[in-house]
Amino acid sequence: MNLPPSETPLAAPGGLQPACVLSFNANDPCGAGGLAADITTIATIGGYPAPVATGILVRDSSAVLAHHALSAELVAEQAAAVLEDLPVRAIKLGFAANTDNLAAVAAIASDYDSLPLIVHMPDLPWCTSEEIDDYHDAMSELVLPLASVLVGNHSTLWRWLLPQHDSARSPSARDLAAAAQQHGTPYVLVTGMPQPDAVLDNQLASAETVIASHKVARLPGRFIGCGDTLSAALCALLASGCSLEQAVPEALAYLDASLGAALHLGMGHAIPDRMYWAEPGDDAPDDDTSSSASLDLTRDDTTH
Ligand SMILES: Cc1ncc(CO)c(N)n1
Repeated sequence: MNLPPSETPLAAPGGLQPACVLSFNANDPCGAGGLAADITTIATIGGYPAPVATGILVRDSSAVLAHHALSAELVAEQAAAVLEDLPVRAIKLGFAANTDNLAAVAAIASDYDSLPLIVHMPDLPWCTSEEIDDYHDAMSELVLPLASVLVGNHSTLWRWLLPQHDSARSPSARDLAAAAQQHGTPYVLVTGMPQPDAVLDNQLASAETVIASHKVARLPGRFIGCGDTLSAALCALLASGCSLEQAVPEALAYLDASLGAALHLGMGHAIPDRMYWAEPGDDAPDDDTSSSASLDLTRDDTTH
């Protein structure tokens, strides 16, 4: 589908109702990532969160201690109930526990293929390497053919999409986008591109080109919940009518602001403060490498 560019990026469509965003994710009881990240991010940006639970994490601010999947039927039933009722404008996939749940998400996304599907590839430190291999395969085969944009950090995407890549030369964002494109995903937002010193480079790329490069100063400390926050922000902004080129710098600015105000609540890593968010546009980074054309987020199953 093609999202129209908006003059007022964060305005609700028609100015009347918040844009509904359905997110598939696990619950994280420490509130750093998972559904809590999605709900707070989407709501703070002005959207309406429709959280669909895929599983339960047992975690604190230091580590994930256990995870439990909900049944694929339960995942599908929750999503169907929401989609048949609320005017959902975009779908986010955070984490879906296992192949059966990813298949359920893919079936729903395929039924609603007019909606943009924003897919986050999380690090999965709580999974065994066998579980990670299965997750990678299911993401490639079932989810990427339907996704509009894939979001993930450079090393995670490299390990998944280009495991055979020359380890002496790290892949470019275009290399990663080309690998995603082979499975059907047109755009990739790669965070933490290798950079000297304290700079982080986040690149929006297609197989053909780097559409935008957004460099930010790396904030000191270790954070959890960054990927969920960024991908939920991106999804909410797209749901509100932003073009992808508008939404990416806004979502990155939102993450940056949340990390700048990060909370040290537990004994482990810092947690983004997603309620802390200045008026839109105030601190959006320069996006002088962005192209002005509107990108087509069509998810077209016919390419497969
Ligand atoms: C600005 C920024 N974004 C993300 C991270 C997470 O690594 C960081 N340290 N700083």
